[in-house]
Amino acid sequence: MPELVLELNGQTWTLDPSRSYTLGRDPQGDVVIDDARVSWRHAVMRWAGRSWVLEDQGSTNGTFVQGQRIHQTEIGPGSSVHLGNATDGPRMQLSAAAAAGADMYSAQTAYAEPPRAAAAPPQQQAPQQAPPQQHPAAAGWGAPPQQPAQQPPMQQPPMQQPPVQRQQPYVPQQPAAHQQPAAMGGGMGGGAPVYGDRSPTTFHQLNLSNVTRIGRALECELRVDDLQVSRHHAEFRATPDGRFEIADLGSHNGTYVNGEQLPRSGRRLIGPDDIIGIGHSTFRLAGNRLEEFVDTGEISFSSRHLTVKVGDNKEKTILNNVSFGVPEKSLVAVIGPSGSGKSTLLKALTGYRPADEGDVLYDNRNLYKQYAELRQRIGLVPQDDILHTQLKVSTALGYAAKLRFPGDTAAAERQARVDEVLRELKLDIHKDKQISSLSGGQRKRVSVALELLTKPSLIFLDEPTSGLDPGMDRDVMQLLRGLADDGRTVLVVTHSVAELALCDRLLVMAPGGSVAYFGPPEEALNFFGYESWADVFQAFEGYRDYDWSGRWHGSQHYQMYAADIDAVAPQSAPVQPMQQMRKPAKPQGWWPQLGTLIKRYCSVILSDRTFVVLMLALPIVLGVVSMVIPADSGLGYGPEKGRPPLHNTDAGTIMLILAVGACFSGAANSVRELIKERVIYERERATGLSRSAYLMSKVVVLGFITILQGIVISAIGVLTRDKLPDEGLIFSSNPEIELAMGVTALGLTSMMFGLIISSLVKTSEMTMPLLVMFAIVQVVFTGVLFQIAGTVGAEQLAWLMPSRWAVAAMGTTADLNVLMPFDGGKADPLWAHEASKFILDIGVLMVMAVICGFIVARLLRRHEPEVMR
Ligand SMILES: Nc1ncnc2c1ncn2[C@@H]1O[C@H](COP(=O)(O)OP(=O)(O)OP(=O)(O)O)[C@@H](O)[C@H]1O
Repeated sequence: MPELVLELNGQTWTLDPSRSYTLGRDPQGDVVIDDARVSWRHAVMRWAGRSWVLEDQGSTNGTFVQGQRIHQTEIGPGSSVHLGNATDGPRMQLSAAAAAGADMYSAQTAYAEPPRAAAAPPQQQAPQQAPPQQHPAAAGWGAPPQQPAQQPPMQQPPMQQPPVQRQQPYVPQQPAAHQQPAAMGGGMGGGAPVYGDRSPTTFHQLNLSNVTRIGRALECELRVDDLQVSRHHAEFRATPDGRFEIADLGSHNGTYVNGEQLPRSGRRLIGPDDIIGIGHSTFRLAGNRLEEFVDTGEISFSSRHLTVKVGDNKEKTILNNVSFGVPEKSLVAVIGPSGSGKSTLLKALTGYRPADEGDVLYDNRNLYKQYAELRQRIGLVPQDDILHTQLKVSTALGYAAKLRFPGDTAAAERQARVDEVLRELKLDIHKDKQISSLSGGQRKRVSVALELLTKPSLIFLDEPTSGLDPGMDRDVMQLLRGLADDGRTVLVVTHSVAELALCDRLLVMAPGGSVAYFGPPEEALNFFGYESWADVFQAFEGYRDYDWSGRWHGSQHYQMYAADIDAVAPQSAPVQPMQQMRKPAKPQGWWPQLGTLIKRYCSVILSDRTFVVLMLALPIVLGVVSMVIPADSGLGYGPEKGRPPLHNTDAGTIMLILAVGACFSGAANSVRELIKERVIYERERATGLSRSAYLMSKVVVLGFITILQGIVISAIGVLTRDKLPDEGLIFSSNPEIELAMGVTALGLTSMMFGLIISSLVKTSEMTMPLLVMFAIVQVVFTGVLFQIAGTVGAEQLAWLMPSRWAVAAMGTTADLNVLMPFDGGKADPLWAHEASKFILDIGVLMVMAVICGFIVARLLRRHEPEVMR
């Protein structure tokens, strides 16, 4: 019999090939190793027919054979294995068992003689720690009104006994086939090395006398086939003193040394301890060789002691010491009652709103400290669509690819990636359909497709199945299962509990933002002692003050699934303030971004026929309405019936109506434009979108539309009048141009006010009342309804009103002081028939528009991930 003797910490076990042995901290395991670096279920040893096999069970800190981290390896007599640390972790020495007769000896002395103990099956080794627990429903959970809310839902303090009601001793369940985690590459807990201890994907020989260029271009010595990498991205240079430096070649997505971005075209000396990040690859020097590690998506992920506090003095904790970790290829679901901190957790995990305490580890690298580099490997699908639903699927993805890939990617390269993603998500048959015409599930697929463009290793989804019917719910969850199986880590926040079984791990958040459970989804209800999630959530609601977190921390599940991560002390100092971090690189320059955004915006507008028709109809209607006003002298000097010569108050009324039209059309153009795509903006901003380019694209497109509308309103409202002012102040023979300038400038400024409203409001519905309010206020302050000049208070307030300056600009040309003098009042200085006053009036309008632009930019910041502010 090929028995093997395992020696560890002075104890020996004779391993019987007819069964397998579990190694770890679990006291019910076969070989119990009491060392914090060893996971609860660390590894398994079994006879595989020809040889003994050691298989890591997704341990946190890894299993090492001859210094190499292994997932599964053959071992035999003479092998030496370290657990938890390659050098000083607990060491197991293997040797051959003594010859035939000794077999009996070892089997018989397994328990009797401690130094030579054969491992017992779990049931034999440890008695059950606590008596079976009364079902909480029987203990009063099912009838909350009969119990005071503060009273814990169990009859016995849950901290002192396993919380789960069990008739059998607890035996950890084997993960289902799809849940079998692969080795946890980077490790998650422990001492947090700078980089996960994976084996290099490739080795490259560095050129000692020359440079080694890295990039996508064929001529690069080190070619990287990754669209996140520029054609000529960076180069390794040998220095005269035999060292190496890395130099950025003006790359779009940046070159990173230990997670910190090199200045564009900057360089830095590097040593063997430095990690150079370029696209999905990381490089490390090993002598004259370069080790390349390619992030293919199989990464571990963990959260340690994440805590978020709010309030002026950070007095309220809304996320409380959340720790969990998952190995690569995992699908994790996060559920919890409303207000339990799911969104806060998601923001903390993605770096959108970093936690005040604690870390997020991406394959053992600190996400907050290396955000600039690692954010490119994270995809986030918010609850709302992150695509313009008016566009066709392929068009929308095309624009997204243009914004997210480096400026030097060819259209064909981007299209190839879009097609690849469409095929992967089975969307190719829908690619020519408008996104809004797709079903809810298909739309979610399109949002996922967008995030997959850049090949993220870690994908977060916020309530992807909300509003979907059960069939689509399953469809989306199966899609996520597939994404994880294909080598990604996927975390989904959900309200839907129907398809939780598809996940590898379930995180249940309790009121107050702490963890109530983390572990396999199939064991969760049993853990809580309920039969349905509705009961669990009702219990959360009924016992809000109960220490759910304490119950979790006292459980065996905690020991199995989170204690490793929790073992590392929380950071005493808050994580690095985000403002000190370098802003992430932008894949595209400002001008190319502006060009793409303008094109996309035009496509969106043109694909919305109703909007186009309204935009054309609005100025026509407004212009025509002004024609209804009877005015014998048009916009020129009187005589007016029953009035002295030259007076023409009708001109003032016409100007008032034209001004109102310009205000309405300008503000109406823009008032919904920011709020309706706020989620898209927030997401794109995190991927490197420039705020000013985004704002400018709105100003350019909406400005063009508003100018056109202003011209149409003026053409109809002014040119149809029999009489116009005798002469212009600047364009002397074309006073109508000056009148049109007043109307158009007012439209532009109103459009900018509309953008302010749009960036202020929380919902689209709030924009309409504000738009009406804005327009009515403008009517009052035109200066035509009552005399503003000289009226203390009103005059000063009117300085802030664009309509005041616009009517004044028209008034200078038309000589409004003469056309409509107020009874006993003095002339309005802003209406003086002088070119300088016309320039002043138009100038103030333009300055107002620019100030509005700055205000909008400030307001937009509020809707951005913290790191981009
Ligand atoms: N900036 C803030 N200031 C004060 N309280 C906040 C802030 N952000 C969130 N909260 C509070 O923190 C708690 C958790 O909020 P969060 O949005 O994360 O919960 P949730 O589980 O995502 O809820 P839901 O399922 O309803 O979306 C809530 O009680 C919320 O009111």
